[in-house]
Amino acid sequence: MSDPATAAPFRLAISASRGPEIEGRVLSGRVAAGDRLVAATSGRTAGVTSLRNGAGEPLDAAQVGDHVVLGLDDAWSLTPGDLVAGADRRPAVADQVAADIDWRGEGPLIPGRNLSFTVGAQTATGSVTEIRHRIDPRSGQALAGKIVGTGETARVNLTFARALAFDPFTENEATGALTIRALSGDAILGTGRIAFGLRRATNIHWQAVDIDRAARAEIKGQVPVCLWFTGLSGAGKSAIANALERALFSVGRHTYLLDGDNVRHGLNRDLGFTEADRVENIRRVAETARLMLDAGLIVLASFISPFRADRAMARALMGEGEFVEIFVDTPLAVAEARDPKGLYRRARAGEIRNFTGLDSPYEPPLSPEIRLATGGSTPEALAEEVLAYLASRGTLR
Ligand SMILES: Nc1ncnc2c1ncn2[C@@H]1O[C@H](COP(=O)(O)OS(=O)(=O)O)[C@@H](OP(=O)(O)O)[C@H]1O
Ligand SMILES: Nc1ncnc2c1ncn2[C@@H]1O[C@H](COP(=O)(O)OP(=O)(O)O)[C@@H](O)[C@H]1O
Repeated sequence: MSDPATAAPFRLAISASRGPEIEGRVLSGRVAAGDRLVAATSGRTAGVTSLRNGAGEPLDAAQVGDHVVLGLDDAWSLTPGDLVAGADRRPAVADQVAADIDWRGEGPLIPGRNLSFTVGAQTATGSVTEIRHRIDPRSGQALAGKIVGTGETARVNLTFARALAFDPFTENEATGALTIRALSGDAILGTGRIAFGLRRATNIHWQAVDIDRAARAEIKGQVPVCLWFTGLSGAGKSAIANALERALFSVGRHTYLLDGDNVRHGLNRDLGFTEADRVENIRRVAETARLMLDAGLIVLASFISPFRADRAMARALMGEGEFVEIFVDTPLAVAEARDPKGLYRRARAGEIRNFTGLDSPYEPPLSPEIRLATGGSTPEALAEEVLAYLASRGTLR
């Protein structure tokens, strides 16, 4: 029959670590050469190659209460207090837990106040985020009331400044017990027993909750997409993009409008309208739009972007289906007649060089996702056409 103390999962509280050698106290279970271990909060694993006791003498195995020096087949970087465990029975890792607290502080337990929490040999700043209910010390039943005075016990939610490794107290007292102190001073304000982790992060490696582009999009509840408006100066790009952004915003979408005039006052203020400068203008804007897609946004880009090659470059930077080319198809005569900034007039007068459509080319898209024939339609109606396209391909759920 196995001894219950050593049948418990292996847990080691680290006191020192030197490359592939780690040293600490066995909190529960047993370890022998050949076992696979995991550094609980990083999730890195390694095999045990040798065991020694505190005096440097070789050991066959070490068990609960022993001080042990383990040689590993990989070098870890650990700090004192970290928890190492058997890789086959890993502890939970979470920065939020539910726990039962026996409060011994002088005044009542105050949610939100920063305190120091010790779990196993790990210490972290944290606080009580919620008092769930008080607990009757005799019956263990829940009691109504959210005020916890000295000598009382309560089920609370805790949050720690970093993820800690633990086991539920009912499964492992050594790694499920916690001690509460003030941030300064050693006086113990309370003790407690962790019931369970509160985050999905529990029981999985910490790396598994790294924030990626899918997570950023998911929290916004949308499919990121870049809506790229191209057309002559005065074609109506900005007016349609603005109407579209208003419509998207009003249904709770997270958007960002990149507009030629605005970007040229900041990020691209060093650029003019020679062909080389326009190429660089579009390159920087496309890279910016790509970062914004990564952030989970719906990006509206409104640039003349007169050259096919540059629009193709922008498309290639983004994922399949993420670049939607929208040709704002307004004839030169109409755009020139509008001339809201008087630029065509000045260009015709020779005051502005390299003006698109006059002495600088505009290459219309050959197969844009959307072509907006602007004659006779308002910017709002044209924005509706784009919304209908996005809805039809499932981008707007
Ligand atoms: N030479 C010349 N040619 C075209 N446009 C000119 C020029 N000089 C200044 N402007 C103003 O700059 C705006 C176009 O900037 P973009 O960044 O969209 O141009 S580009 O994509 O790099 O071609 C454009 O704004 P929109 O009218 O909104 O398109 C003009 O106001
Ligand atoms: N569909 C439209 N019908 C009529 N006028 C429009 C339309 N779209 C834009 N305009 C007007 O044309 C001018 C140029 O529009 P703007 O959106 O600034 O074009 P761009 O951004 O392509 O240079 C503005 O005065 C705007 O009010």
